[in-house]
Amino acid sequence: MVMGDLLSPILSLVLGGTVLAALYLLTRRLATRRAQQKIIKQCGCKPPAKFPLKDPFFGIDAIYDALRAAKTKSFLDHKKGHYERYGNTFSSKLSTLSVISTIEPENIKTVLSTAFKDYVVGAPRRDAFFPVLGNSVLLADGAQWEHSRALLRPSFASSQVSNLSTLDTHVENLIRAIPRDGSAVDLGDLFQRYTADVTTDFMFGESIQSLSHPKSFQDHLMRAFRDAQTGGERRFRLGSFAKFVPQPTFYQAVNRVHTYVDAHIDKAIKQHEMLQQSHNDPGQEHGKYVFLHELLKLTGDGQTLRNELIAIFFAGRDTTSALLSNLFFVLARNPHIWQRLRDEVNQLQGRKPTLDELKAMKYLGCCLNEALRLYPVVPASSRVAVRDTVLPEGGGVDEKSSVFVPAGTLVVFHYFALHQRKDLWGPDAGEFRPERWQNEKTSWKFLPFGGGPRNCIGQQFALTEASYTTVRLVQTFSAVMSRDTEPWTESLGATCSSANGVKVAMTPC
Ligand code: HEM
Repeated sequence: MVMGDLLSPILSLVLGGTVLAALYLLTRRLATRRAQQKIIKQCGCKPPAKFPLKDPFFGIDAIYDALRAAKTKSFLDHKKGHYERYGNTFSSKLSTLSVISTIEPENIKTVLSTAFKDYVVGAPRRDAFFPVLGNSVLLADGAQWEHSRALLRPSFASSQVSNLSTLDTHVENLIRAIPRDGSAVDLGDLFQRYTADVTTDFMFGESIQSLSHPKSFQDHLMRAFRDAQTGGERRFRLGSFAKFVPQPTFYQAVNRVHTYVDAHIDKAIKQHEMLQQSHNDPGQEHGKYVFLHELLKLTGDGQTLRNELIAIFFAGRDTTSALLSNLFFVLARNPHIWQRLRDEVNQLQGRKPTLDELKAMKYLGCCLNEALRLYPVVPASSRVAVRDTVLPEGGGVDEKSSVFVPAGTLVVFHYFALHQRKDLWGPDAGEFRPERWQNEKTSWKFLPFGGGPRNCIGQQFALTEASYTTVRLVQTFSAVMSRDTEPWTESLGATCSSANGVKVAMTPC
């Protein structure tokens, strides 16, 4: 038998197989298309505005523009400008992904809440942050996320989480670090150290004391956390191109963060075992609430503990310091607001507030809300559709029709632009005016802590920390004056605060 005789049946088989596979794929594609057309017809979907990409395949021009805007610290205005030009909902591309950007409250509510099951956090965020955050609550989806959230929930539900006496130790250190002779200080830097001290104390029962030892190992550690965070954010902006870009600083930072957290976990596991043997409650050693010890009651798995602890540090530390920084940035430039705040705080007659008293301070709440509105610490978020689905608004020329969202689409919402929509907040949407909150109710147009089942689990903790810190500073200093003439400029990592810090001088009472 010659070779040609053998090849022809094999060739026929291969050809036949290829034709069958192509036919199968084509039939499936047609069935999908038919099902999609049915949804589009049933829901009256119309396409949203299209972002005018020069590269319609990968949107490289838009990625380049976004990276350039981030470099010149104008990313948030750059994005806001897109909505002003193309409408509140528009489509574009991010490397291989189709993207829908929206700042329509009803659309965001649909993604985060009503149609929660149609979306996941998905590959873009996961791929960008996985090296540092692993399968933690911030990146997991589906059953794994439910498991993570259930693991963390009891610890955040505990009343101990808002323990003001633990906070007070660190507030005293913060107050001590502020000059009393009227010389300038960067509160932004101090707030970062302060929240690092609070968060590590809360998590490990041992603070890194960066307020008292600013130049020590802790500084390198904080830099490692920051590099890991900003590196992840950059990887997100690069999308699938990230794998082609060398990132030595990011990976070194990730290693340092892991080493630090692992050391604490090993120590806590040993302590936990010893305390269990002595039949003591490991979560309440010396009456102090320690988050890691609480978690250890539910899992002893080192990898899970590492992932969740880093997630909490990432989600909780920089965010609260950014909120305080943004608030004091505006307070230092608005003496009348500071004075109103003082009038409210003075009702305590110098006493340190209780949790209930903090919650009752209406004007303080207005100031915090307004800071979170104008400078949302988490300025954007996103989800990926896991099945064909629909957004209720944004389609057609009048943006009133539903929008069809094919499975795999990345839906992005920019809270910074949402919080400054003039049609939702009035013509003074760009101004800091706490009084607007006297008649305003929180709704889906105000999302500093996200919304739906995946909203911020640490919201109460963050608001207590920010409120208590503000009250204690107002009680200690009669005036705060800006020592910086520049306007607020974004510093954008995973969170957003003032790039020039918060340079102020404070007058003691
Ligand atoms: C001012 C301070 C804070 C702000 C503005 C903030 C904002 C947010 C936002 C917008 C989300 C939702 C992200 C998304 O939709 O994907 C979120 C989630 C989360 N936050 Fe916060 N956060 C703050 C403080 C904290 C604190 C103090 C902690 C913990 C100690 C924390 C832990 C978390 C966690 C674990 C998640 C993920 C929840 C999940 O996916 O189930 N946050 N936060």
